[in-house]
Amino acid sequence: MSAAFSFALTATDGAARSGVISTPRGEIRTPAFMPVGTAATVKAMMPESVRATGADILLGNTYHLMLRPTAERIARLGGLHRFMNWERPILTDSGGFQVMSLAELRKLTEEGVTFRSHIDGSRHRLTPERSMEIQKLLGSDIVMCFDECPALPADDKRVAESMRLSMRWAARSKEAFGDRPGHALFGIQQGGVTQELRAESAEALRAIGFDGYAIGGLAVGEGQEAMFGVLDYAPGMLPEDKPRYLMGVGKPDDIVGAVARGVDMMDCVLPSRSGRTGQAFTRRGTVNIKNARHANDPRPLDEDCTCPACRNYSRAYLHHVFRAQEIISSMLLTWHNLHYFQEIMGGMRAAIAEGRFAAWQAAFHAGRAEGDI
Ligand SMILES: Nc1nc2cc3nc(NCCc4ccc(CCO)cc4)[nH]c3cc2c(=O)[nH]1
Repeated sequence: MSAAFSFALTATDGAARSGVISTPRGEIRTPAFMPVGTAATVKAMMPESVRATGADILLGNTYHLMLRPTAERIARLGGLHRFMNWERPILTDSGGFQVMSLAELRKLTEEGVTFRSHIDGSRHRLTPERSMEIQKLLGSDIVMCFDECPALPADDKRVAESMRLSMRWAARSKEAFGDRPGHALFGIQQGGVTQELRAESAEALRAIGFDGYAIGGLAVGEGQEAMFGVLDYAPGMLPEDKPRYLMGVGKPDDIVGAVARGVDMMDCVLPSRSGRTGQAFTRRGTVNIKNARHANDPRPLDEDCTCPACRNYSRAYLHHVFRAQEIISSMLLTWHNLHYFQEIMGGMRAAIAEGRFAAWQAAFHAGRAEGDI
């Protein structure tokens, strides 16, 4: 365990990188995928099961936890790690994105955002300063700047104004964060899909100085082609010796394409949320377990998978418990999906370290069906 926060790049292969982030609560192997634990739980998973899938870090959300049970209550109970029984690193998102996507009656000003809770309609306010205070109360190891992520479609003027507001909020976040050894503050690049705005944002963040740099404003409906178009240049705009975190991504092929373009960290609700809707990700494509064709199938989801769902259960069983809405259905499909996402990350880390990423990427795409299998 290191007393401080640091990042060591251990190998590169083309634009792809592998490394290790050291924190007082443990190491994070990069490229890393972070399961999402929005309300102090990775839904349908015990923390020890999340660890068993290979996760080194998970994500929490300021927005959800400030509303319920409140950051103050979690702090009184010893902080988020103790509260949810996860003693490894936690990264918390800062709330801005979730306010814009979940809250009602939002009002955005230079100061911050006021909104009504989507849970009980109560009034709340988030500012860079309050977001930093909440993330400190939670005790998160990696704190995200409070930013604004413009909804698409947005014209260049709107994207530019929003990005510049986020850069002013990044400075206020850094000021409010203060000096906290062992804890990291990540800046978030904005600028939509416009290269000049992305460059302006990267320069603004560099001038302020952060422990890591996120690429925000993507995975908001722009589509994979436009996202990869931004990732062809955006990671390279950020400091080479700091972690680069792509927020909210994604499907397996999004993740592989992002790592190929220099991204070190990602998070997405997809593996857990789709697990609960019966969608399983496998090497050969996606399986929609509720489809009748699986009702009599004695085979596992994926013959090559070593997760508990694939070792001990048939598609027929998974089909049955999903149709019967049995709780174990969410448990097994979520576990499988998180295990598979971590298998992808482990495969890429090894391939980059051994200089064979291109071959690994080609093998990943070969034999994957487009639609459901
Ligand atoms: N602070 C901050 N946080 C973000 C979170 C994000 N999350 C996304 N995308 C998630 C998209 C997403 C939503 C739901 C599902 C489940 C299947 O439908 C999958 C992906 N983009 C994001 C951008 C930002 C951002 O700029 N700033």
